[in-house]
Amino acid sequence: MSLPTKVKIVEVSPRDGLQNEKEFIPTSVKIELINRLSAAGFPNIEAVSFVSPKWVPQMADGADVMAGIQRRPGTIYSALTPNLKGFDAALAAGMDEVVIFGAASEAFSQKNINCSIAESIARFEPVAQAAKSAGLRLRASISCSLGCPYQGEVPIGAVVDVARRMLALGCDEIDVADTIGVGTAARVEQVMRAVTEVVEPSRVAGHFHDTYGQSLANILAAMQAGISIFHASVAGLGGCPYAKGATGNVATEDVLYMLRGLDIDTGIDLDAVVDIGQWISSHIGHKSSSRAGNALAARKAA
Ligand SMILES: CC(C)(COP(=O)([O-])OP(=O)([O-])OC[C@H]1O[C@@H](n2cnc3c(N)ncnc32)[C@H](O)[C@@H]1OP(=O)([O-])[O-])[C@@H](O)C(=O)NCCC(=O)NCCSC(=O)C[C@@](C)(O)CC(=O)[O-]
Repeated sequence: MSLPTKVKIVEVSPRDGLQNEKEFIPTSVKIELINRLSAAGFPNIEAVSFVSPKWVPQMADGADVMAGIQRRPGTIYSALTPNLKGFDAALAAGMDEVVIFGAASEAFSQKNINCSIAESIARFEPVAQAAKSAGLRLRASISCSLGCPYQGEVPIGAVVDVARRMLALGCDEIDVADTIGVGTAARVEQVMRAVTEVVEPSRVAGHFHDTYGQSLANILAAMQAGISIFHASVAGLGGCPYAKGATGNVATEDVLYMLRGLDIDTGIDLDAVVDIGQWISSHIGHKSSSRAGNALAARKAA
């Protein structure tokens, strides 16, 4: 199959990128990050999550973050909402999109959201209904679609089954997530082809962590399977508190560099993203893990 001419990048650094940072990042830094990302042209920014602050303390200031940002018209600002309590907070914060997040692995579902897959779907039902009545976009994420840190291999049928159930809840978009970055290109293509038999390809997203350095190859494989929405995080920030050892998301700078080389349009200013990657890395005190970002920044400095 030919590659898409246009790709939508969902920037997840403010949420997935920062949620695992041990030191609390000041609300003002989170706000500036989102404002800079908005200005760089991202069509969709996963900004905050409304989850239990006991489980993920770094995300406890979601309401203040949303109250402080300058919204760019046309940008979709998303929040993770595991239950109605989270949904109510998201509605009050004026989110454009809420994200329910389940897993294709029972073990991970228990660790991450403290319930079975079936219980999670039942919990998401009222959230989905509330989102639809409020006119918000609804997205679902399926963790461990390529493997689980507790259970190991995850059958493709389990991913397809959760995707089907998420679709039945009325989701506008469904993320196939490689939480621990174990997927390789052939398997990614198989999983994407299987999921797109039940969900239209234009509504499926690839969410890849780069633990094994496979993300760019996996994005290419997913594009070959008809996918044109990908999640990425500036400077490769990220990690899930319930997936020990997993590194960050694929770095946005690397994805944009690859897509530019393939002549695929994203509408995002790579140069601005390189600056954002260096700036946020200096704020959180570790070096950017984006190869393209560091190379382009070095070239600029020279
Ligand atoms: C889902 C729950 C809440 C269940 O947690 P629980 O303990 O089973 O739920 P509960 O209903 O018994 O509530 C326990 C306490 O949490 C509070 N609470 C309950 N809900 C909320 C809420 N929405 N906002 C704020 N507070 C909340 C609730 O009020 C109560 O407070 P207490 O009475 O003890 O003071 C919990 O397990 C949780 O918050 N988990 C966090 C999961 C999370 O954020 N994980 C990281 C994001 S997922 C991810 O990174 C993967 C992804 C999406 O990127 C894709 C990939 O790569 O795989």
